[in-house]
Amino acid sequence: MSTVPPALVVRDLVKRFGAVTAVDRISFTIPAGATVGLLGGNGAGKTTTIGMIMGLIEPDGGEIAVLGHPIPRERDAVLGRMNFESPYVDMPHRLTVRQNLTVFGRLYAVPDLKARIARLAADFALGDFLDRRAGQLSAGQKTRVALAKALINEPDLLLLDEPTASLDPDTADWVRGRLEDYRARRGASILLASHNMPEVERLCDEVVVLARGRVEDRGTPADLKARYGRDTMEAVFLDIARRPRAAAAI
Ligand SMILES: Nc1ncnc2c1ncn2[C@@H]1O[C@H](COP(=O)(O)OP(=O)(O)OP(=O)(O)O)[C@@H](O)[C@H]1O
Repeated sequence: MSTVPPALVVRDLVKRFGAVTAVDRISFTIPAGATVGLLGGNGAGKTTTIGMIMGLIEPDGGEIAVLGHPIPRERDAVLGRMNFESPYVDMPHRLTVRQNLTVFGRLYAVPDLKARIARLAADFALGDFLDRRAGQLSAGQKTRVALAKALINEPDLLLLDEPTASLDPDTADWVRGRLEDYRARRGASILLASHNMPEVERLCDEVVVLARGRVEDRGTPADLKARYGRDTMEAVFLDIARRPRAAAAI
């Protein structure tokens, strides 16, 4: 039996915003080294879930354990081993890309920071705008900087919120390759919120499908396709999204 704890355990997680229950008792696990997709239509609760795992949003109930450590009680033990990318969390606009990466690298006490930034700049092709202010970048350039920032501390658990949403197809494909390289090199675990079903099929070992804050279904992409009698995750997603709610909860 493996002694390596799961990268992430979420149990009965709840978040309410006034009358809206954004996350309604969801549970899932990311085994060490696995990539799990968090799927669901707009407003399903994906970003709120990631926010709670990162400690940016306080849950109303449930438990979270990152790399074997309960959060928030033992957050200090794992903060340096996790990181995230989200289009909703902006970087200081007046700092250049290099300055931003330097600030984040220092926060994580990254050794040999200059070399690390040079490596990330090469990996994510940031060279043309490394010394430009973050506020002057295009959406796609910002996303690549956000991914570089997310990998600056070589996290064991990486939380990605629609990492290719603003990228052109060529760049998106290339970024997926970078994520695959990183995962293979580091043995990292990834939680990937995405609306891009080919991306999910390519990267995810397992998916959790949310609707209105609840887990609607889960499984490997192959299992789900077989179970729904579909050839693609896109078709599975549409089947789940369009089925009558009352029959759905598991
Ligand atoms: N700060 C907030 N205050 C009030 N309601 C919120 C807040 N944040 C999220 N919500 C609500 O919680 C629900 C879940 O939102 P969330 O952003 O987690 O969904 P999502 O699955 O990430 O959606 P999308 O695919 O559109 O990004 C939505 O109904 C949203 O309107």
